[in-house]
Amino acid sequence: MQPQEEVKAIFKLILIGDGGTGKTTLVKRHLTGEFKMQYNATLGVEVEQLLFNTNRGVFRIDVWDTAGQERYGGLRDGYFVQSQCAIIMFDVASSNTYNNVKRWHRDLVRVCGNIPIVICGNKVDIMHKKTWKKGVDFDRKTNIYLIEMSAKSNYNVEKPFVYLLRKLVGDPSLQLVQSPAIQPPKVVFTDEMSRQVESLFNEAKSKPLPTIYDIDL
Ligand SMILES: Nc1nc2c(ncn2[C@@H]2O[C@H](COP(=O)(O)OP(=O)(O)OP(=O)(O)O)[C@@H](O)[C@H]2O)c(=O)[nH]1
Repeated sequence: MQPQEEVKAIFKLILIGDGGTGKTTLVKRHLTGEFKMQYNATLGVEVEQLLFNTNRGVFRIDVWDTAGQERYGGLRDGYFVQSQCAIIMFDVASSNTYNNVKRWHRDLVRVCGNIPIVICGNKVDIMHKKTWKKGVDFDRKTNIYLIEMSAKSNYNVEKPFVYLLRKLVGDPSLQLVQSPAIQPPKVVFTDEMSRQVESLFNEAKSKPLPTIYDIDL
């Protein structure tokens, strides 16, 4: 996957969520090869260009990642404008970061309307049942896709991008034909951990939704 002319389409992805949830770690998992990271000082964001080689051709996703903007509310609308898809990230070990998901979602939708969105519960290498359950409820109530991941151990790091590409290209059977170059994991995520995460996720999904939602969109 070398020359840029092979790229069939370029999409803008906005990556949002509370500080410290692992947004930059996710982007940096991808070794972007010849593509240089850009820094947009005006908006205070880093834009990383990621390439995905799929059965529908090569697509580039320009990921707009906040550059150290810790506090919610610091983002300008300019950051959101013309985003075609989004990832909202929270930390499964931190309820606060989950509680702010709906605010990030609200701000995103206000500017971008109905674009494909994935919510990523990151750091599943650290288990946290309560936050997990809330995330699954959000997923079932809104139909916004929830992905459990661990950016640090490379668990499910491609999944959000593949999901979004399927939506953007309009092909549910789109898949990667070549794995992007990914950094080696920083923590080891064993098969046993993966089974535990999936069982936790399925357990939460199979439970009935609460009558009164604490999620107000
Ligand atoms: N255990 C664990 N730690 C992670 C994971 N992903 C990121 N981290 C750690 O979480 C911390 C914050 O990660 P960042 O990627 O800087 O978070 P961010 O969302 O970009 O933060 P801001 O730039 O402040 O918005 C770092 O110490 C990471 O090493 C993960 O999957 N598991």
